[in-house]
Amino acid sequence: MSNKDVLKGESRDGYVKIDRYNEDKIEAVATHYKDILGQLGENPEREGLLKTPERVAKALQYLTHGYDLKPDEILKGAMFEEDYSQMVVVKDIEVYSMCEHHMLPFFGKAHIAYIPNGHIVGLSKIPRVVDAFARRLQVQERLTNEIRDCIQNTLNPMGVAVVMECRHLCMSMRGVQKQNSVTTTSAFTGTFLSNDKTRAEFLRLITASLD
Ligand SMILES: Nc1nc2c(ncn2[C@@H]2O[C@H](COP(=O)(O)OP(=O)(O)OP(=O)(O)O)[C@@H](O)[C@H]2O)c(=O)[nH]1
Ligand SMILES: [Zn+2]
Repeated sequence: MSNKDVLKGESRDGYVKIDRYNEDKIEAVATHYKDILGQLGENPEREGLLKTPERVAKALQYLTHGYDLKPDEILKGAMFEEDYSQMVVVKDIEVYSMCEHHMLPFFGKAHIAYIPNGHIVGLSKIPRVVDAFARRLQVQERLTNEIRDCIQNTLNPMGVAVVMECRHLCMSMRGVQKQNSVTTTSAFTGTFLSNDKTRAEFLRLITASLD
């Protein structure tokens, strides 16, 4: 591993610290962006744009750093045997991702539940798994399914539920230009699929307010 390849500097649990960048990739991407600025009719040599190709390259590397993460390892790093068999819900998890069609952001919230089957997982690991899949080029449907499958296959709970509500900038700042539309996707396994009451309880809990 090269010293420059800091993005791939993994710790034991599959995390990657994005405090430095893969300089070779930054340089390659920045070169293309300098050309793109010219193609767009801009002058890449003017003062305000001089560092823009490098900034964009760094931003893109950050926005796609999920490719360097191992979501299953993140979960495995904090699984604990526990005799708790009721639903665990983590709701209102902020999500920022990029649509693979236009490379524009989509963002919103994820609500996730699982029913333990002998093991619980450290709560923070659930948003970490969301980020590991969200920080890639995505469609909301696949993102929803990937989160579900990762939790199901790693933790082996009685069931997993994922609901995502997102706004897509490709639908608001361009294209069809619908400013207020929100897309909801869902994915379930196990008890959430087979038991209507369990699914209804999850849906009630994610719409309930703390106040
Ligand atoms: N299903 C799904 N579609 C998405 C997502 N993000 C963006 N899209 C859609 O991807 C589609 C791409 O359609 P195209 O017709 O190839 O692209 P386009 O000409 O830019 O389409 P418009 O956005 O309608 O202008 C659009 O309908 C987008 O709304 C997503 O997460 N899931
Ligand atoms: Zn899009």
